[in-house]
Amino acid sequence: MNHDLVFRILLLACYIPSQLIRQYILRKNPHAKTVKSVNQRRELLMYRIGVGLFVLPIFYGLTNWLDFASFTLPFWLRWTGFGISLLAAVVLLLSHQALGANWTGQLNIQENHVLVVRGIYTYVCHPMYLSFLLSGIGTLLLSANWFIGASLLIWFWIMYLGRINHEEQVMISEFGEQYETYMRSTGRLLPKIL
Ligand SMILES: C[S@@+](CC[C@H](N)C(=O)[O-])C[C@H]1O[C@@H](n2cnc3c(N)ncnc32)[C@H](O)[C@@H]1O
Repeated sequence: MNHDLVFRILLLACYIPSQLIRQYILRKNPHAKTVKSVNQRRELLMYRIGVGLFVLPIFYGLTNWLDFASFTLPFWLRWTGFGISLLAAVVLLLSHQALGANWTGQLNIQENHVLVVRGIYTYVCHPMYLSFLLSGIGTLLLSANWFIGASLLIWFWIMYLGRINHEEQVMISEFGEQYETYMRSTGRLLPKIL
């Protein structure tokens, strides 16, 4: 079989099942009424861009529209990209599993919002954003397509610079000392070693 076709199928295999499982988890945990919403218009725009970007790997897998941005990479790097993309999917699903009904795609506080400090949140405060970073790196290597890779990485970077600080402030204003203690005991994107 043509190697390029194999990598296209592998990329679809990382995205489609994880998005379907994600939808299943979201349906099982419908989120409650929003009681506090921050920067609603900007957040909605970022959320929509994020959802749009995750369609790119599907286009890559099923069409040749993005082939203008393909470049050559050794096979071992493309297989490494597959491993990183799989890890990204697992981290995303573990984050949804732990956050449950407290998840929203925007910066919100829900009715009966609880601070989640279990599961993958025991180790990192922002595993979902970590999964976006892994997905950007993994997709870049696996697809060997700079357009998809750069789009996902730029988006991660915008989220990182534009949202994390703000989100932490919102969490501190909502959960106070509890969130500050939690932040000190975990890493932002990677587990704290010491
Ligand atoms: C897109 S989710 C991202 C969550 C987290 N930053 C991450 O990367 O896994 C954003 C929403 O999750 C909520 N949130 C973030 N951390 C949380 C936690 N530890 N427990 C409960 N809700 C949290 C915030 O209220 C925000 O509306």
